[in-house]
Amino acid sequence: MKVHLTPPESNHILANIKVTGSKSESNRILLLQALYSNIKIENVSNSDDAQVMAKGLAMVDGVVDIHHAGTAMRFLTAYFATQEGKDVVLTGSQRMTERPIKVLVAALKELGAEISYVKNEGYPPIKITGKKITKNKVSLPANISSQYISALLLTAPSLENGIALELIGKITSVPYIKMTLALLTQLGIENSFEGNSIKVSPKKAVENQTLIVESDWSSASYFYSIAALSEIGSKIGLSSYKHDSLQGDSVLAEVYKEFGVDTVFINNKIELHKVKEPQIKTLEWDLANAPDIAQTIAVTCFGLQMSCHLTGLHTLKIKETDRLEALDVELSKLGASISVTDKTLTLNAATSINADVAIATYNDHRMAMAFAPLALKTTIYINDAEVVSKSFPDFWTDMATLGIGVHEQ
Ligand SMILES: O=C(O)C1=C[C@@H](OP(=O)(O)O)[C@@H](O)[C@H](O)C1
Ligand SMILES: C=C(OP(=O)(O)O)C(=O)O
Repeated sequence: MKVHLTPPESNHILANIKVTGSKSESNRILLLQALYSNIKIENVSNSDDAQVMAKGLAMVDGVVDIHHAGTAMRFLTAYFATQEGKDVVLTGSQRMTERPIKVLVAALKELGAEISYVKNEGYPPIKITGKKITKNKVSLPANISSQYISALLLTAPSLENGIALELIGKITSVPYIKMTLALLTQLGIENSFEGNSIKVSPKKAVENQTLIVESDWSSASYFYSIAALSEIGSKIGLSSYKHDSLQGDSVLAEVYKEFGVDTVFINNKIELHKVKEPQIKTLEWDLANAPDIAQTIAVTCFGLQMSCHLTGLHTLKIKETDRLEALDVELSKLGASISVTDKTLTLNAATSINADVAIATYNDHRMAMAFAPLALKTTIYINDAEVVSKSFPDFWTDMATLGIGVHEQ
C-alpha cells in the first residue's frame, strides 16, 4: 500500500491519542510470563513484533518465524536454548537473516547451550535444542546490541545458578538493559549492575502480580515531530505515559524542548505543547542511548530547515534496514544536503523541501513513520505504508485523527 499524505486544513493541531503499549516492555514481560505463568499483563502492545513474540513463546518444536522482530529473535534464542524439551529452528524475514546473532549464540554456547547455524555462521536461521544450563559465568561484547544482554538477563532467573555477565567494550543502548533489570526487580528477582558486571539471581516462583506496560515512547516520537512542525499553540495529548519511565526514548521530552515543544505530565498523560520556534540553529545530540528516535529527529530537523549533527548511531546499520544509508537516500530526494558515516549523521539547513517525493521504506516501520510528519510542510508519498504494523498498527488512523490527509493509492 502506498499512501499520499496531504497537509491538514490548519497546522494548529489539537488532538488526543491513545498509543499502544511499549513493544520493548511487552516483549520482555511476555517472556517473563512464559517463565512465571502467574504474571498478568495490561496494555500489552498490539504490534506485529509482540504478536510474533507471544506466538513464538507458545511453540515447543518446529519452525518459529519471527518475521522482522529483532527483540523476538534475540529473546527467543535465549529462551529456547535454556528451556529443556524445546527443539526449534528460529528464523525470520530476509533482513533477519542479515542481522547478526553470533555474540548471543557464542555466549549461550559458552554456558552449555546446543545451537547450530542452519545457513550462514553468525546469522539466523538457527537450530536450538533446549538444555538445562548450570554454568553461570560468561563474558560478551556489549557494543553491538544490548538485545543480546537483555536476552540472557531475561532467562537468567529460570537457570539453576542465575547468571553473572562481564561486558566487554563500551555498552550501547544502556537504558534497554536497565529496563530489563527494572522489570526483574518488580518481580522480586535480585540483580545488580556495577561497572561492567551484571548479576541476576535464580528465582523459582514469583508472587501473583499484574505488570502494566507504559505506552510506547518511540511511537510518541512521531507526535513530537508533528508538534515541532506545527503552529505555536498546538497541543497533542498522549496516553498512557509516566514521568519515571523505563524507556530511554523518554529523553524525547528533553530533545524536543530544543525545537520549542514543552512536555507536561498530567496524571497518566503527556501533553506536547508547541510554545515557540526553535532557539538554536543546529541540534547536536548523542543518541547511543536512544537509537530508535534518530530517524524522527533527523526528519524533524529537515522539516524545520535546521541543521543537525547526530552521533552515537553505530547500531543503526544493523536494524530493520541500514538506517543511515536509508536516511541519506530519502532525505536527499527531498532536497536535503546530508552526509553520514557509520555512526554519525550531519544535515545542513534545507533551503526548500521538494513536493510529492515518494519515500521508500525498506521494510522499516520507522522510515514510514519518521517521514509522515513532513505532511505538515508538503505533500508526500510513503511507499509500502503497511510496514508501520511492526510497532504501531494504528499509526495511519492516528495521523488522520490529527487532520493529515491519508490517501491510499
Ligand atoms: O531491547 C530492546 O527492546 C531494544 C533495544 C535496542 O536495540 P539495540 O540494543 O540493538 O540498539 C532498540 O533499538 C530496539 O528497538 C529495542
Ligand atoms: C530496532 C528496532 O526493533 P528490533 O531490533 O526489535 O527489530 C526498532 O523497533 O526500531
